[in-house]
Amino acid sequence: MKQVYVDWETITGFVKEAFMGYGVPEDDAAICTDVLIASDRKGIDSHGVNRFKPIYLDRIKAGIQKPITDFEVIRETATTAVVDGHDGMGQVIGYKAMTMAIEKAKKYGMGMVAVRNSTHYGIAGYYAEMATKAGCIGITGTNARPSIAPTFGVENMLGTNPLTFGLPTDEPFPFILDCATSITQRGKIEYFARVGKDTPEGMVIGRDGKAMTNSEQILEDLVSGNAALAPLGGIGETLAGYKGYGYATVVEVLSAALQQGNFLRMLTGIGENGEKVPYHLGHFFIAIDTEAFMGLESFKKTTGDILRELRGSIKAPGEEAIFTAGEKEYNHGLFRKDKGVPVNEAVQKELIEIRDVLKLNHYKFKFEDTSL
Ligand SMILES: NC(=O)c1ccc[n+]([C@@H]2O[C@H](COP(=O)([O-])OP(=O)(O)OC[C@H]3O[C@@H](n4cnc5c(N)ncnc54)[C@H](O)[C@@H]3O)[C@@H](O)[C@H]2O)c1
Ligand SMILES: O=C(O)C[C@H](O)C(=O)O
Repeated sequence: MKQVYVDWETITGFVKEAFMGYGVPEDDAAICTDVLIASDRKGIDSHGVNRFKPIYLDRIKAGIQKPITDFEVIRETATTAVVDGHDGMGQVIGYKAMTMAIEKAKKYGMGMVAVRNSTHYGIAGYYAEMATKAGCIGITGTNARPSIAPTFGVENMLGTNPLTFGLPTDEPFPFILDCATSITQRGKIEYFARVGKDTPEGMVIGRDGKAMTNSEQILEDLVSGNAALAPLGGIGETLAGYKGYGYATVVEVLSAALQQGNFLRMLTGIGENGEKVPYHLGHFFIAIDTEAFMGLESFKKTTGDILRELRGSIKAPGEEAIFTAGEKEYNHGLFRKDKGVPVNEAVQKELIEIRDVLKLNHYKFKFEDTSL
């Protein structure tokens, strides 16, 4: 595969201008771009430029997501709020909702915001990290298109539902545990399909109860309901798949019940006559101010001590390092800082297509002469 690195300035400018070309106002386009590109910076290739066209631009074009975000607070107390995103840009809704939760936490110790009628908000870790930057603990989750089967089931019912935590530390990077409650998530399978790879066995189950590995087929069958993702812990009870199933259910409930929105198979994005319809996703955002407990500095120190002790513990034979959550993403950031974002051939074609449609001719991608 001819993968080429595109420098950060070029990709950031291009993505922002393309969002604007699709009708997203400049300030909001900057937020959407920051969330998308943060994913690439952190090495989360499944949720960065690989998804720019299919998950955001194509949905705006299909009319199931609005480029202009109407962020309406429909209920509010000192520490809580319910927000209606009116099918606007999920990243803008997420950014504003976590900002609200942090403001409440700074005043009253804790803040929680539940969101309705939203769209895909990208990497959950972005919002958890916003809280850590403000000296808060950040927690967030979202529901998503039906993907995970319950333990002993084969029907895709639950979203890949990340349950994400950010904790401030005294290290150069926060602790960010940011992952789906399934073993893998749809973005990773889309990525496997784009680069021509199979999905490893054990991650996806068919209606016949057998493992599925053909990435293209899995993506099709997830839409028709003939494939389902395994929860964290895997299929059945042997490796405790019911724990991932339970956590995915917690996220589904917190994402829907507090704001009285859609859940489970109401989130297919497909209407009664097979037409594309808005997903009406739900999210939740929690910020907890460490200053309301024993203070930020002591919190950071204890967290750092715990992480250092874990990393310093005895390694398994043949292993070189023990990691803590957020560390690999930080390392990716350092590694990619001067290189830029890796763009595979499928994405190269998409970027050129978007550029030509929007007439953003001042962007000359360096891969154009070599890869296409
Ligand atoms: N918006 C949505 O609907 C949605 C749904 C699902 C997932 N996502 C996003 O997809 C992204 C990727 O999710 P994923 O499930 O593929 O994540 P993943 O399986 O790659 O796990 C990532 C997490 O595990 C940590 N980690 C990795 N290796 C580690 C090690 N050896 N030791 C300790 N910690 C380690 C990372 O620091 C990170 O916190 C996330 O950003 C998530 O928010 C979004
Ligand atoms: O793709 C989705 O609908 C949710 C999430 O981003 C995923 O990759 O599973």
